[in-house]
Amino acid sequence: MKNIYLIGMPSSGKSTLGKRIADTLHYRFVDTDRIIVREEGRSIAEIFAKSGEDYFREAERRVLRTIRPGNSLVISTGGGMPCFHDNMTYINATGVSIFLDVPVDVLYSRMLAHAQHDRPLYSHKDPELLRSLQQRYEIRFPFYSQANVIVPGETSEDEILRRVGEWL
Ligand SMILES: Nc1ncnc2c1ncn2[C@@H]1O[C@H](COP(=O)(O)OP(=O)(O)OP(=O)(O)O)[C@@H](O)[C@H]1O
Ligand SMILES: O=C(O)C1=C[C@@H](O)[C@@H](O)[C@H](O)C1
Ligand SMILES: [Mg+2]
Repeated sequence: MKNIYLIGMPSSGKSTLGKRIADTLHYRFVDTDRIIVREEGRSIAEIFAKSGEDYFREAERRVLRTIRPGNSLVISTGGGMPCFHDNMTYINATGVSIFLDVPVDVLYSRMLAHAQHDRPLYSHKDPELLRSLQQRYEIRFPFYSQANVIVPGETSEDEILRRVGEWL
């Protein structure tokens, strides 16, 4: 059965929705950030601080390439993964990609409400967070929009679950 990739900015709902889709379809749910943390034995913040972003992007590239078509996985990808190397091409060759296109002001509110410490590129203490989210979204949009399906931010989870069968 085809893999399903959820792509989008941090806090766009990839994990929340991904787990629900996996439960519904009886697929396995995986999160590429968690795989990397497990393999490295350290947090993403530590990886960025000690080994740099390029190292992290290479780890993402490698993890992604362990996925084969027909693995029956729901994959929550790291927020930046689609935008590095030729990952978007690999994603679309090995599954159906779904971009959760949530407006930046909504992402911002979610980030402030659920402050996380393992997000080196998005410190909730950064007074420029909203602006940097906007900039990053604009840079990434051309990659994210290569997804097979673009889900507008206002779409309910139930609606997405209803339609996922069509997209497969
Ligand atoms: N459709 C939604 N409506 C309202 N809140 C939501 C929705 N989807 C997710 N959230 C909330 O937004 C926050 C981020 O969601 P989630 O962790 O699923 O996003 P993510 O894309 O996996 O983010 P990350 O990049 O941190 O892994 C969570 O607190 C979640 O409860
Ligand atoms: O948007 C990003 O570039 C990132 C998002 C997270 O999922 C992690 O993959 C990491 O913090 C980088
Ligand atoms: Mg997540």
